[in-house]
Amino acid sequence: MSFDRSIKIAPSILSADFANFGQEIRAIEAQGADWVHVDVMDGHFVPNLTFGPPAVKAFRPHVKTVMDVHLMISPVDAYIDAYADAGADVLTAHVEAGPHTHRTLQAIRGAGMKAGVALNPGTPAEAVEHLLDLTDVICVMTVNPGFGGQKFIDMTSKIRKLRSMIGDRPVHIEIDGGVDPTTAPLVAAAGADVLVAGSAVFRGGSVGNADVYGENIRNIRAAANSVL
Ligand SMILES: O=C(CO)[C@H](O)[C@H](O)COP(=O)(O)O
Repeated sequence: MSFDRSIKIAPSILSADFANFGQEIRAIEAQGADWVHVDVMDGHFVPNLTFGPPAVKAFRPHVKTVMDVHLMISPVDAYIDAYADAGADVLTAHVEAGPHTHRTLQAIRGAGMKAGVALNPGTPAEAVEHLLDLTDVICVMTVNPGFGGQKFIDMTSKIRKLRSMIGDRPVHIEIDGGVDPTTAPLVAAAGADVLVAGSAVFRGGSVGNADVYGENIRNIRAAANSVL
């Protein structure tokens, strides 16, 4: 996984057909997805439950790009090896998930994955300032985590602050929640390069009508690139 700052679209399979993950993943990649975003929720850190390591392992053979696993769980550390074994390329933990994020990020890299740290909307940029040299991806939540289809919360000043704190380090800024062709330009102009989108990619399409996914992905990417 090489580093570049071009806009990358990461469809969240939280909005896919849960009876057809393999086909859905192959369809979004064929339609231009750059990364595949997998939302892991535990019913404790967030009020919703989704997948665990066996499901993520089952997704792996279908993902040819980057499998980007976002842990909305607490605690995290006991599960890091299981997600490495499941084949995650990027493993992201929330800075709010426990007192030892520094140790968590070291363990994620130690297990051979890229390390991500996510911030809830209420968490300031400064919460990750001491973690920048251990981090490959900073995920800025633009909704309160737990559900797809929520309204975008403007975090552009936090994104700008993070981009300036990052300087020339090879760290991606990922945006998660409410990304669509209207909000994508705001976050891209502020310095984000990875755009997670669930509803705005899967809306109106299906595995039998996957051209719609392609059109949705192209529209988000073009909107983001229009301000760069
Ligand atoms: O992490 C998430 C929710 O916690 C989802 O990835 C996110 O909400 C994307 O969904 P949408 O694009 O529909 O907002």
